[in-house]
Amino acid sequence: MGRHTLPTLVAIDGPAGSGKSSVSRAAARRLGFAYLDTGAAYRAFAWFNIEREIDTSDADAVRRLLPEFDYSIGTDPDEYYVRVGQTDVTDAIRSPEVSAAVSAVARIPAVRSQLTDLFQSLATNVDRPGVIIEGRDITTVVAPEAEVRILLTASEQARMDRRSAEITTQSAETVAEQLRSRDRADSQVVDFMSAADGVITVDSTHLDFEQTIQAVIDVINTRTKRALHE
Ligand SMILES: Nc1ncnc2c1ncn2[C@@H]1O[C@H](COP(=O)(O)OP(=O)(O)O)[C@@H](O)[C@H]1O
Ligand SMILES: Nc1ccn([C@@H]2O[C@H](COP(=O)(O)OP(=O)(O)O)[C@@H](O)[C@H]2O)c(=O)n1
Repeated sequence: MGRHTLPTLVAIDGPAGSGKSSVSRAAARRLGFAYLDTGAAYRAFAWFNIEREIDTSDADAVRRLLPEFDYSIGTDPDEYYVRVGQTDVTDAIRSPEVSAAVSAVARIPAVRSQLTDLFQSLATNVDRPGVIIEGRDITTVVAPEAEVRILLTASEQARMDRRSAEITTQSAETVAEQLRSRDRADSQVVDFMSAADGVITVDSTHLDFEQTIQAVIDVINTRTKRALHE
């Protein structure tokens, strides 16, 4: 496939546990699109800070680590991996320690701007006809010009239930409290709870996984067909 035309961009934002990663990946697989998980980069950078024993409340120290952050991610939905240098951190970045540290590094403007540049370059260089990019500020900052922009939401209860079904090493109460406090911290930096102008909301509270994938694919198909006729 040539690189002559830019891929169709699909931007998806939403709070923790709304289904962004799993739904985006499944939708990308069905559409033959690439998939870019931006949260993984913030998590990997948090992991790298922990690895180097940086105090993540010290913004200067965190910033100084940025030039050394050698990050790579798989954008093929069937070959997902996350690496820092030669180390595979695909599983390590999901640990409670990383989840607890990630908001502190993500609120530093220099971190956001370096990662935003990286996401824009990764997204335009995929060898697929389109790419689904998911995170918190994709519809507003990373790809505000995307052909398709979606806010994927679900009630707080549904999000907590889904995440605690996934994480069996901690109690449901602990998982819920950690998710709530991360959303609180993150929403001070980016508004991902309300849809910006032109962003379509998909509420998955009463949809099962399959119905949510279908709802997202329907929005993508409707929007891209419309774009072709405009
Ligand atoms: N509509 C849905 N109904 C039930 N479970 C879902 C639905 N969407 C996603 N899930 C599940 O919820 C969990 C959290 O989804 P995930 O994609 O990790 O969310 P996010 O990336 O927004 O944090 C996963 O286990 C996923 O399989
Ligand atoms: N575009 C993005 C994506 C993630 N993040 C940060 O990265 C963290 C992890 O994102 P994630 O998407 O993996 O989190 P989950 O919703 O999957 O739990 C978030 O809690 C934010 O602090 C961000 O600031 N901007």
